[in-house]
Amino acid sequence: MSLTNNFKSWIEAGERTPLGTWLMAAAPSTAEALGYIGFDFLVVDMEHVPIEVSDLAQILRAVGCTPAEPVVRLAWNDQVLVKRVLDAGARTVMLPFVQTADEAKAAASYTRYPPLGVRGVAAVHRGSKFGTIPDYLKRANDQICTIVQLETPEAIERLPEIAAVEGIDGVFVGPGDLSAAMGHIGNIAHPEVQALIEKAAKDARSAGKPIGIVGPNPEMVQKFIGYGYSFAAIASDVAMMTGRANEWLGVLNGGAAKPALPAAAY
Ligand SMILES: O=C(O)C(=O)C[C@H](O)[C@@H](O)CO
Repeated sequence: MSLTNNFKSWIEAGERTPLGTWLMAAAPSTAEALGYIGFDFLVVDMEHVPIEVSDLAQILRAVGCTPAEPVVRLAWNDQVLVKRVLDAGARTVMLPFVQTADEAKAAASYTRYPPLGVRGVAAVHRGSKFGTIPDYLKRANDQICTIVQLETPEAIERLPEIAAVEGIDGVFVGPGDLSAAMGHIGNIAHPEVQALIEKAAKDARSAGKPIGIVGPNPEMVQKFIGYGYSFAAIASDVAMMTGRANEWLGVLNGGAAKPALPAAAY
């Protein structure tokens, strides 16, 4: 059995812009359904969604039936959480709110076995396909994709040294938290926020490190790709579902213009 990590090769190759969406429904079935739609990746959110590692395993099983690659966004940059998520079978992890190069070094260390890191060792778990992947313990370090989120102006300013950390395979801008930290909560379209988002893409390109982001609608995601983002997510399962329901109810109610959901709802 191969131990492959499509996501790491996609974002390193830079041949196209992998597209994904966020999973907020905490439901294996909707994750599986979106996995068949054509997204390259699906972000399983463990920060803002009330799911535990046991729920994650079920969602990973569901997405594993589809062509999409799961990216697991943890609740925190935490050694224990990383260990448990990797043993549950995640191969691409995203650590939120990384502020410094030292925190990035810690993140890289949590995702690697010794001697490169401190990931706790067990041979038989879902990550190793229950011990059936030959030499998993020797190969896992090269296959795990570690992405850190930059979510404040200070983190964006430190992007070059964070991106330079060995073992960090990509960076990811969190526009929601970034805009809040800048005093523009809920308004990622604010010119000051957009300027920093654009700067981050340029700095990551200069650093030679893939950079990702998420946007609430196609127009904003296309703008981000135009800034130079290497991969991008659009909205979320729940936002797309409620947005379409809102639109169709408006049509059925005689075309009465229902107030559009807030642009930042994603
Ligand atoms: O700060 C952000 O924005 C993110 O980290 C992404 C959001 O938490 C998520 O809700 C996107 O759907």
